[in-house]
Amino acid sequence: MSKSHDPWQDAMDHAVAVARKSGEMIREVVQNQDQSSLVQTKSSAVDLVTETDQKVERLIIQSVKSKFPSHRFIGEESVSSGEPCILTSDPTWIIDPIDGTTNFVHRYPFVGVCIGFAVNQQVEWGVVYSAIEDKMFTARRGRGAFCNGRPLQVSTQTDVHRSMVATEFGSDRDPQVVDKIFSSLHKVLSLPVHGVRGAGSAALNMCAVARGSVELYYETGVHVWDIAAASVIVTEAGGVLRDTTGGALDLMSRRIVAANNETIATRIIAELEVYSSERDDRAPDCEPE
Ligand SMILES: O=P([O-])([O-])O[C@@H]1[C@H](O)[C@H](O)[C@@H](O)[C@H](O)[C@H]1O
Ligand SMILES: [Mg+2]
Repeated sequence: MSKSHDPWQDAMDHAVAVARKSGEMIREVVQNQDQSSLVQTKSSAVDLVTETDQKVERLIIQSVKSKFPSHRFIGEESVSSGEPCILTSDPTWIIDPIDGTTNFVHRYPFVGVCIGFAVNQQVEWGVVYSAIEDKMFTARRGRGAFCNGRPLQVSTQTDVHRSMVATEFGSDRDPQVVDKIFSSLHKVLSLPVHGVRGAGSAALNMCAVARGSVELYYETGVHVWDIAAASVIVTEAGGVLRDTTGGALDLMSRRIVAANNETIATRIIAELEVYSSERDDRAPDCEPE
């Protein structure tokens, strides 16, 4: 199929270009400005947003609207300001302008610009640009996953005792939630596993699974924009996606396990506390149109 007859490829090429431009904006701010005084909060005192998150999302959405006027959007900052968070069967761009906003605010060097693209509720391609590291992760369904053009492959490890696991503490400080986070962590650490890490970005943890640096990443409390783009990067690198219940991943459920293979996924899932956050498509500011 020639490129001109492949509109999803045109869209993906556009996403790579606009993610790179967004990354330049982010790097400029990290190098030259102090974000710590410009931070606002969202769902909790530690759920942060900055002017740069909003600017980058506007840049992405405006550039896409001018090229693909019929496409829909789910964007982290647009949903925050009341836009719906519904995944229809229409071509939909799912955008997290800065995944790892807390890292960004603290100049901790892992922030990802995430752009996923779903049609018929299936993610067709994903782009995650690790802006400070200058690493462009890309994948298209059925066509492999890449970092800066080099193919990605998950780890072949099947022994959980030789595995590295990634997770995050998230931004929910409800004591019951914090207890569950620590209970899962305690059980996973005590298996034992080689180590537990967290990049501070759901998407970059998933890219770490895709490139074979960690065997598994799990978290409850993520949003669709944190995981949509990276989901296809994981599966195209040979990995598997699950809900923390062990069932199929539901992009709106706010629970994810991304693993190198079924063996590791099943073994770690057995240790996880299952609890729920309010679904992305049910939140009060996410009512259907
Ligand atoms: O707010 P944000 O920086 O875009 O995204 C957050 C990051 O991915 C963080 O690592 C994860 O723990 C949270 O669940 C996400 O919401
Ligand atoms: Mg995010």
